Amino acid sequence: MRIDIMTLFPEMCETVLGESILGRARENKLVDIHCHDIRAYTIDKHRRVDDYPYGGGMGMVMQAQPIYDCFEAIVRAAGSRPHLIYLSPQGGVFRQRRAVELASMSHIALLCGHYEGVDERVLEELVDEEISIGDFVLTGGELPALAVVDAVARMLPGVLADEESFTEESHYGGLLEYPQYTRPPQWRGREVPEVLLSGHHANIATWRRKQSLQRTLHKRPDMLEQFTMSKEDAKLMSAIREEESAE
Ligand SMILES: C[S@@+](CC[C@H](N)C(=O)[O-])C[C@H]1O[C@@H](n2cnc3c(N)ncnc32)[C@H](O)[C@@H]1O
Repeated sequence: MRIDIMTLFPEMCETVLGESILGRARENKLVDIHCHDIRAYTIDKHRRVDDYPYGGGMGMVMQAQPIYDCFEAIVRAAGSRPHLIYLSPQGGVFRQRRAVELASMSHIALLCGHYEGVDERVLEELVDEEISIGDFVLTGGELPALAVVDAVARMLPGVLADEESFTEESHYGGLLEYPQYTRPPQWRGREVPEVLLSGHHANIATWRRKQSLQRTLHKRPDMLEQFTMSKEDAKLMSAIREEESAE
């Protein structure tokens, strides 16, 4: 999969994307990520990429021309037109489901805004989708773009050591993940649940499923409204409710 990021701060993106799991995935050519400096495409003799908003008001607006030319250069270099996402607090809120869908595309590009945002005309001309990472406003689209790239890239084959590491995780299957523990078995008087030390795989799986249901019930009851329970899940859920009402 190829991912292009259009930004005024390519080094900020490169720094993050060179580290840890994504850094290794890039080295191993499991994902092909390119960070582009929008400023390199301006035709302004002072290398400006922003200007005052028409109609007045605070702040500056990113101009259409450098963004358009940067995108055209990406299309030429890749030989294909990517699905273009503008990171914006006005977009639909990003969810795991969308990360999985985007990971099935062969080429996406991300446009990071800054200042007061981007000239609307270039958005109308180019953008296929707007994505927000939550109902709050950041200074730029770089952190949201990095969050999207991370969530998408870790879904690609080979990026994580084991596919189970994401299919069991929070949100992937509609529930939150069960609690995790590592050595030592006792820490500050707190013990690892006995079942996890038993080596009994079926009991461990049932305990984990029950914990997932219980955590989701308490931390994100809204998620259960969308979740279709199997017969086994329904049994575990009634056991949870009985235990809790007896407490
Ligand atoms: C200060 S914001 C501009 C906000 C814009 N004036 C508005 O009110 O909708 C600058 C840039 O940060 C990015 N950004 C800020 N908050 C974001 C969020 N919650 N999700 C995604 N991108 C965001 C966008 O790329 C945006 O163009």
